[in-house]
Amino acid sequence: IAKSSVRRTSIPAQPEQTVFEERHLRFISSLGKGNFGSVELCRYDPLGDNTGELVAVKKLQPNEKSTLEDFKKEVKILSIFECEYIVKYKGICYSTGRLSMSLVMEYLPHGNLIGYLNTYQHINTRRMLLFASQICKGMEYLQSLRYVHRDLAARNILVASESLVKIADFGLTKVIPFDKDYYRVMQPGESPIFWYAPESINESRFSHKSDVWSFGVVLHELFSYCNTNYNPKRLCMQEIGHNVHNPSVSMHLENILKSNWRLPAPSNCPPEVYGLMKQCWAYNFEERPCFSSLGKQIETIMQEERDNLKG
Ligand SMILES: Cc1cnc(Nc2cc(F)c(C3CCN(C)CC3)c(F)c2)nc1Nc1ccc(F)c(N2CCCS2(=O)=O)c1
Repeated sequence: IAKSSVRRTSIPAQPEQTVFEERHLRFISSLGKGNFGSVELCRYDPLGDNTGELVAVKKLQPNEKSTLEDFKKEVKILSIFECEYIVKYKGICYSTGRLSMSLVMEYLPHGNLIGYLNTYQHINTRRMLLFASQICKGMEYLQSLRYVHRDLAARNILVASESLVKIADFGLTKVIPFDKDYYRVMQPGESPIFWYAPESINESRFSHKSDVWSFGVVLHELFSYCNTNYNPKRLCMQEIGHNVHNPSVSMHLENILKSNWRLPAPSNCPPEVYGLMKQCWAYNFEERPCFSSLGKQIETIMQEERDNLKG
């Protein structure tokens, strides 16, 4: 048939596909590596003409047998979530040879909050509060499904655009059993204790209220522009004394928190925002606000910022 006579029919839009063929996943660059595995930027290009979409592919480190189960749980958890403030699940890719699988997610071009805030230092209070309210809404959504994140930190918040951030990395996320309001972890593993609530440090007890404590630490990171000189670990170690080393760091951290030391207010941080952080860092988890109350307080501060700007 002469070329001109072939009507170019538009290819029906692919349904949200969940299985990606490895041979069409073109590696572009590595986005990050860690004990969690590795995340790569790939183009899923079945037509082979570079028109395919960019995706972030999380690969399990091979021969980590025990974590294959954890990885499958993480995939299952992410595939359930439907929230604009949580990184989107796209599907999975079975790699035949290595008998393992990869998690395919939407690609967010600006990386995590730490890199973004170190690059763009001019971000104003209103923008910070917008990010904070989005993280808060993402956490409210998680709580509505009885999930505790357990690793809420700026490094796990991804930037989709200059006005949208999303929660990522559900490797440590657990569901709270129906008959309890907390989750107890047996093997604390590599714990980011400087983001942990006292009861998580002490008793490996995790709940929505321990996520609220970590949210307060994320607020501190946000308003410190994720400046490494003032990151939570460095500020806590300054207070504890640098000559203290594991495993007694958590004991010293627990002591200073019990004697009411808290991360200091970041410079230029509005007093009402530092007040929010202090609420999140109530020693007794019952006195901490819930995410919906935090969300409302953030909206109020944002409105006051708008009124102030109008002068
Ligand atoms: C799901 C997802 C979607 N989009 C993106 N975009 C993205 C875009 C980027 F330019 C970067 C960086 C920016 C800075 N330059 C120097 C290197 C590339 C980047 F790091 C990420 N990343 C995703 N995941 C991801 C990637 C990488 C990760 F280390 C971790 N994690 C680490 C702690 C647990 S973690 O799994 O959260 C998750």
